[in-house]
Amino acid sequence: MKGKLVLEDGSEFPGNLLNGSSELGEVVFNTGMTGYQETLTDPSYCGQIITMTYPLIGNYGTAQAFNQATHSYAKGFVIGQLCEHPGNYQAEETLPAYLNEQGIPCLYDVDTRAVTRKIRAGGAMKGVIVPADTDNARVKAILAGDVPSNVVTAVTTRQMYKIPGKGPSVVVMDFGIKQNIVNSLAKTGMNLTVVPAGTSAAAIMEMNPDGLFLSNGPGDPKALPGAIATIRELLDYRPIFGICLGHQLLALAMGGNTYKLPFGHRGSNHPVKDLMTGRVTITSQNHGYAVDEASIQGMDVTVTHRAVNDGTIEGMRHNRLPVFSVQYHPEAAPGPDDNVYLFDRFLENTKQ
Ligand SMILES: NC(=O)CC[C@H](N)C(=O)O
Repeated sequence: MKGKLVLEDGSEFPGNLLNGSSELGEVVFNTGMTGYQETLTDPSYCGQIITMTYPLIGNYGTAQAFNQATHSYAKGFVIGQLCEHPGNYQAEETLPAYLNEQGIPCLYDVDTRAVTRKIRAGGAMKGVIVPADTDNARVKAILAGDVPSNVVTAVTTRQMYKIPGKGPSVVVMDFGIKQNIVNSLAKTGMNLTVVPAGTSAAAIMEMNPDGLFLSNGPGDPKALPGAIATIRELLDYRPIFGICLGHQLLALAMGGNTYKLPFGHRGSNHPVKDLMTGRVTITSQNHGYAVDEASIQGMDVTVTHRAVNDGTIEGMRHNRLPVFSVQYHPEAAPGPDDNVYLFDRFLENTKQ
């Protein structure tokens, strides 16, 4: 079936449609050459329509082990060539079969470079995937809707759960945590208690953990005033490590500010400079917001990492407290594992 992606500025991108129309979503682009399955299942993409800039998607199929959540929360997938005949020993299913099973609307055979250039020039936009013959007035009505800014309630765990370990005990605040962050924390031997996003500071202190971890998650960090207040109460309580949304919430809790980037950083090939060592590593990223540099000036905080492409903040640490965070994804999945050492740094902090 023929379909199209329509953006809120009226631009249209034709393609072939799998699994019907999407709902309204924020259209974002991901520059990774691989990692489509992890991207589709990363809960931080909740509510978004993902365009992959790499032209061939699906060539190594899909496998259960790569899922970052039990299912995808993305609204849609926009790609160039959709490969139906994967060649990889790990492949359990083809990508079209996987998309079908998950019910993810996919527009393929699209000029994704044109979509990306549009977003890069015009900034993040709302969009929708529809059959090619959809009535214009109907598309306009859909595009006039709002994309919700707080989607954490849709992705956080409903119930607290434990992943036992022999090491220090850590409370993990789940704002939409990726499976490989859970795995990377568990690999250090820490004794994990994963709690819903709405858990209060008092309830966390009652658990008397050795450390607090703040997860990644979808949406605007400022849409979570409850979580910000909770983290503020816990700032000088125990060592803290935050990743992505966790990093942004930490900055807000410390009195800083965040803002929306023009088109975000998404992909597994984003260079970041560690300002402490001068080394540049290639990182996995998925964020549309960033910490405002001016807002943390004069605070007891040091910027530790910077994005090489646009100079924005990619990491920070508190000057006196064992509290640090990164905007990028050290757990990779997808991407290089140059930065997994940060999980050990957190482990060391929790032992002290
Ligand atoms: N991966 C994340 O945690 C994303 C954080 C936030 N939702 C952003 O887009 O900036």
